[in-house]
Amino acid sequence: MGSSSGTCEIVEAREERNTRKAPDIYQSNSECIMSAKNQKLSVLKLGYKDDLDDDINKLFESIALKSSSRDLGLLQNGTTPKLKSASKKPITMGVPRSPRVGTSEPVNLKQALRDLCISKASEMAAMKRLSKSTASPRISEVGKIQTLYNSVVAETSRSGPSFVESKGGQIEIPLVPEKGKSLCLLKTSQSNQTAEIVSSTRNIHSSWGFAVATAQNDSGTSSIQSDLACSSSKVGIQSQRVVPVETEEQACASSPSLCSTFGSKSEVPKNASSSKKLGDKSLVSNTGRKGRLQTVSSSSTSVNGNRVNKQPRHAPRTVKSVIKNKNLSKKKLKDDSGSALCGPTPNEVNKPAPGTPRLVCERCRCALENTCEEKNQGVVTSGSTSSGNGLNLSNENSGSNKHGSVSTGSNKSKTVSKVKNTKLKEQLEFSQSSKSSQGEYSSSTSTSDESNVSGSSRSTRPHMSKDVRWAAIRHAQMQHGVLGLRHFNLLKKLGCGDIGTVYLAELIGTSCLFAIKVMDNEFLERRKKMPRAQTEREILRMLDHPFLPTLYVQFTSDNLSCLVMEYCPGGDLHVLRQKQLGRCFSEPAARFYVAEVLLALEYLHMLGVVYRDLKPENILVREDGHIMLTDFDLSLRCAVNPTLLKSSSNIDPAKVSGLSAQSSCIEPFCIEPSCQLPCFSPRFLPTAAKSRKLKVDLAAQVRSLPQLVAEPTDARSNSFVGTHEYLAPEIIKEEGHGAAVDWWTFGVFLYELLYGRTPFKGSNNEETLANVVLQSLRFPNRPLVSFQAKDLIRGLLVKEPENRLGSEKGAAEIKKHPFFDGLNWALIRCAAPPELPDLYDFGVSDMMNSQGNGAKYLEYKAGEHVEFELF
Ligand SMILES: Nc1ncnc2c1ncn2[C@@H]1O[C@H](COP(=O)(O)OP(=O)(O)OP(=O)(O)O)[C@@H](O)[C@H]1O
Repeated sequence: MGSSSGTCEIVEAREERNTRKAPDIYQSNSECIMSAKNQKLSVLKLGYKDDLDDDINKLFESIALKSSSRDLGLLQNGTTPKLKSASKKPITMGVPRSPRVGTSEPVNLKQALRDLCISKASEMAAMKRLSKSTASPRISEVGKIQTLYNSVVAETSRSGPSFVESKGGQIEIPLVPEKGKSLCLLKTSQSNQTAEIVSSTRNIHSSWGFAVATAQNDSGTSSIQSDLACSSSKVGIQSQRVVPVETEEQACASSPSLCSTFGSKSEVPKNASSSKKLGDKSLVSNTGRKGRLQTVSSSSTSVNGNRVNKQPRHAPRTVKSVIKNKNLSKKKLKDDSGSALCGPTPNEVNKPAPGTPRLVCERCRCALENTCEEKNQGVVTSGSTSSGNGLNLSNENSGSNKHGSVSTGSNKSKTVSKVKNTKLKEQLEFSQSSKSSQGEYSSSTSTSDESNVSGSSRSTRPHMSKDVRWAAIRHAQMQHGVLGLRHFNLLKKLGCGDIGTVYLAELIGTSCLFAIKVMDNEFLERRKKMPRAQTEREILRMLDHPFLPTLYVQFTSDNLSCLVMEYCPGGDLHVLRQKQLGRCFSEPAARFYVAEVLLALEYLHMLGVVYRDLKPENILVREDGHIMLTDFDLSLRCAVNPTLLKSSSNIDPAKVSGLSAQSSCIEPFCIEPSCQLPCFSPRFLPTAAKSRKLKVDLAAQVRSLPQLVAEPTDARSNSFVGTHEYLAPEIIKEEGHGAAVDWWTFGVFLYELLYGRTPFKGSNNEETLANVVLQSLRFPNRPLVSFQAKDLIRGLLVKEPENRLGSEKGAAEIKKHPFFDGLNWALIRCAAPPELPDLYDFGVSDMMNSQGNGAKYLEYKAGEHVEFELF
């Protein structure tokens, strides 16, 4: 190519020939170049002899060496755009000339000129070649691009021609990210990743909604679990407790993988924008992000419940921490984009994310706070005053100094540290141990009498969280440190049992009334009743149910163990029954009481407590008319394994003779047979047929709801415990017994409420026991009792425990019985209880008033049961 260029002017004949060969690029400039050469030639001819070719050649040669500058000057004289363009040969200045230029070989003038042109053209060509083939430092940028271009060409040529060369030699590279590509390719892939992230984010939002919905669906069943596990979370389920709208973190908990994606989403925009500044680090970052994205996208290509469920448990915490520490994550990305945050490989997920320690600390702090709270709530008292042997009456007037003079003797400085168990821990212990309160008990309890701190705290008594008595107790604790009997005015002895005496007491400085069960440890030791006291205390500490007593404080004063409980001013059901017309309750009233007792028993069974001592005397009536099941010293503790039954159809229909239909009616005691239709159903029913169909459908739906069954079916005891008339046949026969004894006693209890007497009562205890085992069940003609009620009693008073209603699935079976049709179990707490006689008939108010006028309080003498004296 170079050999022929630029020769047009010198050799006319050859010009044509050569111009044909010359590239267009040079052809356009040929005229200008030739004219310039001609000018030079004419100048030369004027100054030199014609025959002195050699000299001329030499002269030309020397001129040629300086031609560039001269040419430039010449060309500038005849400036045209084309000329300028042609003269843009500074790049040739440093480039070695063509071998033919500069040689001393004798040539004629024409030839020399021709060669000059050729050499220039060839120089240009050579430079072009060089620029393509070499990577001179001076052309490094171009060279790099060219190298990349070449590599792309090489790569793509292997996989196919996917790039396009466009006008001007620009190259369009398809935006296909490939691993191992150079910078520009990675940048390209980053763009793709960003797009991918955005796309993933969209998926997350849509699938997040799904996760929320799932959580909400689960909330119904989880609420029961939360109660069981007792941690506020669960429910977090954290009984959590479900918020109608999940926060990000909550969504993370329910959908860890989604959160992982979510985390990346939140980091995307800034990282994407900042990546340009990161230089080489951005490559690492990109790689990391890419890895993460791939992980996410591979796992989130189909966001579904299965995938979410497959996430390890610890994942949410890691992810949560990622989100919580979003800022940290971003910073970390800049510093070390290859960290766990960026590349959540399975292993890395297990590693604590940067925010995890903080999270853990938060948890620890929470735990500590709880412990502290319990320390404050659970009062240790070791009375410091000594006043002889007992609980003396105090006539000190009201006020802060109005203490009951409690005989406390020496300070025993009971240790607190032993009993900082959380309720959950307690429940765990209980569920893992199988202990009874009597014969079997010797195998022991974990809490000794030394442990006098109540495990109760407001935080573990959700149903009592608004109770003013908690506030009063807390305030007193803050004021006095630890509480003791001296901080209470004992107003009245409520009753006396096997292991202690119960007093009505007022917390000094407040108008809050409590029932304090006082037990003399020495007496209990002497009578070997300490295990029963311990059982009761331990059970009381774990309770949190509206129909079971709340234990506010537990303390030991000297040798007296005291349980400060909720006071029930309504007396017990035995007394209340006596006050009813015909000494028995109406069926609706009986149904109300047995329903609440059933829920209390169900709860106890869930906790692994077989109550064993059901009778009207142990059912107290609260101020609001609802009941409270009390007295747990005969209870049997055992293991329990609550299960959720998918459908109630598993319940044996043989045990339920009537049709069972649950109602969703908002009225808890809507017993109208026709009112099977929930009050929430559409009010405008076109036809009766449609209405009936709706009723049936709804009843079927309710029946098909999952049911929690927590019957301690494995519980066994050989103890002879209970009250004669209430003893189950298997206890009398000493065959060993379990939770089914509670369903027997439940039947006897319902019978007594309805008929005013127990079914197998004999003239003496022996006869009663014999009747229980041998006599068949009979119903008196009076009062009139419904078929459903009798049917339920029949189902419960089956002598063989294995065939007894409730023996298999516990309260769930019994709740299904038609006797409870129309009852909304969930709202029973809101139901209006049966009417009560005036509470103040019990004389409490009068007594308090009289004491305010200077009456004395109570006196206790050690070694005896606490005596009640009212002056
Ligand atoms: N929280 C309370 N509120 C009101 N009265 C109560 C309360 N707790 C117990 N009583 C009353 O105190 C009396 C004694 O109760 P306690 O539980 O000590 O003995 P018990 O019920 O006879 O059972 P046991 O002999 O098995 O201990 C009972 O008759 C009961 O009515």
